[in-house]
Amino acid sequence: MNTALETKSLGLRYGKAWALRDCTLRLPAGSVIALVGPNGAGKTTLLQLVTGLLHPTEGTVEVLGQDARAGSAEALAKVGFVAQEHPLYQGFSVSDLLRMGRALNLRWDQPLAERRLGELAIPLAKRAGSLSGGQQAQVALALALAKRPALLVLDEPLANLDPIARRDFMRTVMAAVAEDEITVLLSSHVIADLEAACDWLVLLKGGTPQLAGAIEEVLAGHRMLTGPRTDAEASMPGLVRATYSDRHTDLLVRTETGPDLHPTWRSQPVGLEELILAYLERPTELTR
Ligand SMILES: Nc1ncnc2c1ncn2[C@@H]1O[C@H](COP(=O)(O)OP(=O)(O)OP(=O)(O)O)[C@@H](O)[C@H]1O
Repeated sequence: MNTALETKSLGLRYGKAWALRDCTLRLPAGSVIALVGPNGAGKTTLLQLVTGLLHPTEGTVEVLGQDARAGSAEALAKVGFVAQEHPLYQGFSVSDLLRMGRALNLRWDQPLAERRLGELAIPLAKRAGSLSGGQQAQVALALALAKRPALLVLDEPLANLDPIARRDFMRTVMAAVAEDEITVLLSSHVIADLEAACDWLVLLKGGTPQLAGAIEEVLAGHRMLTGPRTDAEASMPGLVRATYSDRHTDLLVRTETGPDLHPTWRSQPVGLEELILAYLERPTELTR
């Protein structure tokens, strides 16, 4: 596989506390990667390391084959980034923002930006601060895409958007993926939106990846086993989460260890949301 992003033992510490640690990932080019994790898991920290906004305390991060630590113009020219809450200069008009983008970027596709904003009926003469949250998100996305990035990094782009704005935003992202075969790394808490768009998953918890892989393979690697009420399974290998009702036990297990141990239990596939929630609820063996 061609690699878009590779981190090796990447870590970042604020004072004594590690925000990210032991982060080793290899993410394929051309994929749409969902980055999930609870509040404080280290998602923004990872995305800021990828975009050269933070310098690692330890380890390495390579973006499109180049060391992102340097934050070099060549490396950053290929990366489009929409930061959390998609900040824009509120007093600038949309056309001012486009002019600034053109002046600051080595590659800039003005017709593309104008076409995207035109399709969304966002007036170029309007001040950014007078646009709705959804329109501001679209302007930030149009600016990032006008760079014609090879890697598009989006930090919780769907937060605070209504369902229509979320759908429109993801449509724009997916249209760009279809047109340009870019790689997208997108953090979000809205799993339903991710499920429709993403083919890769990285789950961060306690500052360390707990799961990373193609979503299809990750789902195929887990099963939900249902059997009689018992506490005996609580420490079985491969167990991700056990839930109990009065008469039943549900075990979410990794398949390499699970089903053979339970030939009489009902075995079912697991959905993405169920799987992510199970990992998020599981106690973390902290590495710090
Ligand atoms: N500037 C900072 N100074 C000190 N600690 C920080 C700073 N920024 C983040 N942290 C800490 O680093 C950890 C990871 O934070 P980060 O913002 O990367 O998490 P996140 O997964 O993006 O969270 P959220 O989903 O809430 O946006 C948290 O414990 C946070 O408190």
